[in-house]
Amino acid sequence: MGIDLHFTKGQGTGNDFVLFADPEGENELSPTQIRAVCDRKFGVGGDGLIRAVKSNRLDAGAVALAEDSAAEWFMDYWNADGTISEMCGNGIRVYTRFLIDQGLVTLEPGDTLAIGTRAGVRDVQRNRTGFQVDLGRWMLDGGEPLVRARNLSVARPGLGINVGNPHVVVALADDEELDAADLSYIPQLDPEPAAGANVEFVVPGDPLVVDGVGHIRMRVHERGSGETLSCGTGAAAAALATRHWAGAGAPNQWRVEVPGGVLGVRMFPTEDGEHVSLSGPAELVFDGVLGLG
Ligand SMILES: N[C@@H](CCC[C@H](N)C(=O)O)C(=O)O
Repeated sequence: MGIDLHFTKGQGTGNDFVLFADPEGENELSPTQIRAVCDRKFGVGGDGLIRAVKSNRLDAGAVALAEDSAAEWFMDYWNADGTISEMCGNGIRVYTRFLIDQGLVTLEPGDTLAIGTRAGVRDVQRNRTGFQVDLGRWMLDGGEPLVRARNLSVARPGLGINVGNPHVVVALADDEELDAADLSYIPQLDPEPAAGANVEFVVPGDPLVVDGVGHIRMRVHERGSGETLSCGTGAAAAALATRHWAGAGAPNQWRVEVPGGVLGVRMFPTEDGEHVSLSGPAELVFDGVLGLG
């Protein structure tokens, strides 16, 4: 039987999502339906789809991910191709804006909201212009696979980084090389990670550091979505990789320019190791109803 999907379209630095509220967990969509919703020609169009569901309505396995419902709301995130991801840095900010807009939570500037994700509970703080999310403890993970992309003359060594979801970051020489890379094809990784990866191509600013803040430009090919205008967790991974390559004395605060805008990344110590946070805008664009077969 078909359903009418009451959705909201949202975006954060041009990374766009279709969101809908399903508090009681009664309307889980199939991968086929998700692909139809995210289709830019036949559906609403989006890099991903987010279902707002209460953590206590998830099945037992997923509740463990929401860490015993420390978070009332769970971000059920799906890529445009109908695959799941553990985490989405732009998506969780847009999701928070959506929960506020729907009257499902109250969050004043300065307040923090815990949200369940497949990567665990993440704290999102509202600030004057947008939101900041603590992405948790990051890890060097995935080695240094060789990366090949169309229009790059030779394969480059990447750096595997996990910020809840998997990334491989590649440094390019300059803006010209970054602009020329053809990311309409999936970059080839050697070895190929079993779960795939989001691949970020990065150029250091010149100078790299201005007033204690590191500057980079980035383009991304997202697992399950293709090239997007921005990837929040990708921006965090790109800043972490650049700091790693820059060595001792590199800053813990970064400005990441993506095709869709600018994101802020900060690394900070905690009792359970170094965390990385992401800040940026989150906007809702329009609401609608889509009939789904
Ligand atoms: N755009 C997101 C990441 C979305 C998930 C990603 N494609 C994956 O499969 O891990 C972000 O802003 O972090």
